[in-house]
Amino acid sequence: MKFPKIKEFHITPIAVVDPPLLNAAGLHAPYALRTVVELVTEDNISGVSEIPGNIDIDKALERSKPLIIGQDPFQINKIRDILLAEFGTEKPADRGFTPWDQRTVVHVFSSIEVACLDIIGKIINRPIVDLLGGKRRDAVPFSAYLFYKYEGAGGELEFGTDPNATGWDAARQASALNPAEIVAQAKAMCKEFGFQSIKLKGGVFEPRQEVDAILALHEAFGPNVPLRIDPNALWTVETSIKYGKEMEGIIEYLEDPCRGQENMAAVRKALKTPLATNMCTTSFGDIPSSVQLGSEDIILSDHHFWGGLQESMKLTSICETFGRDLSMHSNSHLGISLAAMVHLGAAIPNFKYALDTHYPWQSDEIILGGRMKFEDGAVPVPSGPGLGVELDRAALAKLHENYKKCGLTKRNDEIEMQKVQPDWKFMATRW
Ligand SMILES: O=C([O-])C(=O)C[C@H](O)[C@@H](O)C(=O)[O-]
Ligand SMILES: [Mg+2]
Repeated sequence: MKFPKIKEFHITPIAVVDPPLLNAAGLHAPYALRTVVELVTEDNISGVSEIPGNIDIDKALERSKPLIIGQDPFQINKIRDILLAEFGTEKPADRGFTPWDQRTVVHVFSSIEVACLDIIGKIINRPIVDLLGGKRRDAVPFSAYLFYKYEGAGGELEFGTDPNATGWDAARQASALNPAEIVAQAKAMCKEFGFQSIKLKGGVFEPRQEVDAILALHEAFGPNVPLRIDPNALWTVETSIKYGKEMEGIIEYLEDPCRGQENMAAVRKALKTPLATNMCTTSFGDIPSSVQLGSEDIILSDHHFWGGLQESMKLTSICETFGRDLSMHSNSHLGISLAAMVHLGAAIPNFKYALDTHYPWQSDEIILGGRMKFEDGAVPVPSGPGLGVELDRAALAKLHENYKKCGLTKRNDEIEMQKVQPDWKFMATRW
């Protein structure tokens, strides 16, 4: 029997409007970069994926093109071995100090694997979740993801706003620089999307102000709305323990208060609150020391960083074995990534914590039918074959034009911040 091979491999970098959000590494640029990968088989079945945009990743994708064209999309193990032979395994430390992961090859794996799974799903007429062992839930809950931010809509408007915007569209453009504005942002976001838990991206202001914002959220939403805060490793061990104790009983978990597995383990011993990470245990190579040290309770996986959806399922088994919970990290993204996250979220066992998503911060979309819908804070698992979403080629072309016009080629929040505060410098530990 002859199986159709991959005959085309398309790499399209895009730039997506992103508001001026603040984080430990600085400020988001007016556009967030993504790369859309499309594989097409000899019988014209197309599979897509979306990953963080970065010119180095795009170059690695270009390098993998001749290796992937001619392969059978069902043979994902073989494809992985070919890519490993070409690129080698990256070291855990290659992720770098920024909140986001700076590795390249994991992104290449992830983009090709998700596109292959999309193709396989379309060939056998089943959703991707069925290729991950099947659905454990019909809809996947997400958490509100709050950001300190400057006023502004991002994109061409940058720090300007659209005077005709209403509801969440207006709130997305408003400034959030103190506890009262954070509470207002949370109310608008939860009203629009129905989220039932809330995360605050910290590491922006000194800890006292950020913990006050958590206390204000607790006051405004009451004890039944779980809260989290993520200073992206900018706190010392002492600061993490001091404020961790103050938030005990108020937050459901504390995310990456400090840097490195040893420091996280020291904080974990001192607190009753669970610790979560997408910074200290971020690859399979980090698992042995995570287990030995006891650095976290919850691993915030991200299929873009863990090498794809099947690799993420492998991580769920490791988590089960070693008593870790698993939830999900995110970055600015569109519907192809969201669909992949939902298929994975529907398959994972012991779903205890609503997943992160930046989706409310984006207004662009590249899938037909427009923005994906949330029901009571959850996204129903797409039922169509593969990812269950189709590429909107006109929208893709428009966002590719944005990419060419905006001049950005990789994320650098420090440079963006220095445009506003010239003396500002990224620090691995600040408070
Ligand atoms: O949980 C996290 O660390 C993130 O979501 C990382 C992101 O890069 C976030 O800091 C952002 O979008 O600014
Ligand atoms: Mg985090």
